[in-house]
Amino acid sequence: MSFTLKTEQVVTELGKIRIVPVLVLNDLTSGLKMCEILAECGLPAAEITFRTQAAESIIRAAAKEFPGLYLGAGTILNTCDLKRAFDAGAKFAVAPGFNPKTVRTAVDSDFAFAPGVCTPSEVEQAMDLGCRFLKFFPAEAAGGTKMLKSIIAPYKHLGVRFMPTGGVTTANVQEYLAIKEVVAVGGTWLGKADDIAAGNWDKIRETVKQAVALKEGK
Ligand SMILES: O=C(O)C(=O)C[C@H](O)[C@H](O)COP(=O)(O)O
Repeated sequence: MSFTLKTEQVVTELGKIRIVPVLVLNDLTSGLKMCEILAECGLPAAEITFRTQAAESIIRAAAKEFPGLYLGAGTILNTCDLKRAFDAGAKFAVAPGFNPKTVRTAVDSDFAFAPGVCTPSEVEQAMDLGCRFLKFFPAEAAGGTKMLKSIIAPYKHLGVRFMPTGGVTTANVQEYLAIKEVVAVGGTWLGKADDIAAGNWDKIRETVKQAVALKEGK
C-alpha cells in the first residue's frame, strides 16, 4: 500500500515546510497581507480555514498572487467544501475530525486530504479507506507527543504520517517535529485572528520569523 502520487507529493512538500500557519481570515485584504508576510518571511504555507465566508475567495486569489505559497484549506467538514477548496486552488485539505464520506471522496478523486484523528480506531478507519496522511487533533488536549508516539507505534510499518495541530506553539513545536512520522505541524499561533483583525503585522512578522528559526532548530 502506498500513498497516491498526489498525496505523496503534498506530504513531501509539507515535509520541507514543516510548520503550517492555520488561519481564520475574514476578508481578502487581510488574507492577502498575511500571505505576503508568510512569503516574505520564508514560511511558504498556510491552511486557510473554511470557518469564514471569505476563505474560498482568499484561497483563489492567493493561489494566483502567491504561486510560491503552498496553500491548503482547513475545517473541511463535508464533500461540498472539499470540492470548493479543490476548485479554488487548494493543494491539500484538512479537517478537525474524521468524516468517512469526505475521506472516501478525497481518496477517490486523488486529492490530498488529512482528516483529524486522535484515537487508534480512527487511524484504522482512515487507513481502511486508503488514507494514511492524518491530522492529529486536538494534539495537546489529546495527550501531546506522548499520546501521538503511542498511537504511531502499531502502524509505523504501514507508513502512516501525521500533521499535529491543536495547542501546538513555540514551546512544544520542536518536540512534535522530532517525531519521524510527523510531516509538519500546524497552528493558529502564527497568525492570531485578533492580531490579523487589528493589523498587528509587525507582531505577526516576528512570530513567523521565530517559527522559521525554530524549524531550523535554532
Ligand atoms: O480546522 C481544522 O481543519 C483543524 O484541523 C483544526 C485546527 O488545526 C486547530 O483548530 C488549530 O488549533 P490551535 O492552533 O490550537 O488554535
